[in-house]
Amino acid sequence: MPADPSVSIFDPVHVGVDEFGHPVRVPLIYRNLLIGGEPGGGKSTLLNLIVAHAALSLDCRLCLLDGKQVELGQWKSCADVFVGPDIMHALATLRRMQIVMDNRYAYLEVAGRRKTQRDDVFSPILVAIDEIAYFSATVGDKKTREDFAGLLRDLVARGRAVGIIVVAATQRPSSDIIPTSLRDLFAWRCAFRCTTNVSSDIVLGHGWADRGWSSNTISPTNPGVGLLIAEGGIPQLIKAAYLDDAACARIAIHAARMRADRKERAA
Ligand SMILES: Nc1ncnc2c1ncn2[C@@H]1O[C@H](COP(=O)(O)OP(=O)(O)OP(=O)(O)O)[C@@H](O)[C@H]1O
Repeated sequence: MPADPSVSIFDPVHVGVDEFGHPVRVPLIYRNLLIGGEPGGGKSTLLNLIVAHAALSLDCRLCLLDGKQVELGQWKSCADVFVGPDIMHALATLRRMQIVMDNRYAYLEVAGRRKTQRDDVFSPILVAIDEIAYFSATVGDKKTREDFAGLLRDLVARGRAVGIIVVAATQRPSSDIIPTSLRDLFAWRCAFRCTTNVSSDIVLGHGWADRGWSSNTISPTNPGVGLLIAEGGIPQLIKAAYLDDAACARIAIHAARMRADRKERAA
């Protein structure tokens, strides 16, 4: 019995609760999200929540890049593309995404529209990356890393209107990995515990630590707590909802089954 899709990528994603216990939901369509923080802070937890929502949204396609393979590996069966620790595959994938993006803009131009909408002829695509620094600063040579950083920047800068949503995580919130010009392209930013005020500011935006908002003040014994900021807003303390491995696996199986059923019905 095929399950009906119950969520859409056009719906806000439930990411956790605020300090008053109220649910926090993040609209991701037409936006991107940057996640930073020290190892163990909760980045993958948030990334997995978003990928789970996207996987259950039959109106969204998934493109996953994970140098460690295990952070997003459970969603492989739901993804159009899964890139492991292979910089050439990562580059080829982002180049393809760039072509898709250009073609979508060409379509919108002909259609006389400025952005994609629900039930459009093409589906939104979630591009989830864990971890940016692996591809932009660790593997490959200088040229391939620069190519990766350039392609990522272009997708983040231009993908929003055509439904390409980039959610990227890094445990190295430093200015070489996230230059201000890239950070400012992300409408949503979430800083889990950072080791310094400077690295917290690199994720949230310059000056927030001086105004009392630094993820350096988050206790290392409280993983999943982070500061979330939206374009033009002020940081908000959140505790991310937690999906353990078993829950992710169950959701991934269900989502993959729904996707396979839909494909069968369409054939
Ligand atoms: N919201 C949460 N509630 C409870 N525990 C959490 C939460 N978020 C994270 N944790 C705990 O913290 C651990 C580390 O979280 P997570 O893997 O998301 O961190 P990370 O920042 O991605 O680390 P790394 O950079 O090493 O990948 C989890 O395995 C879990 O035990």
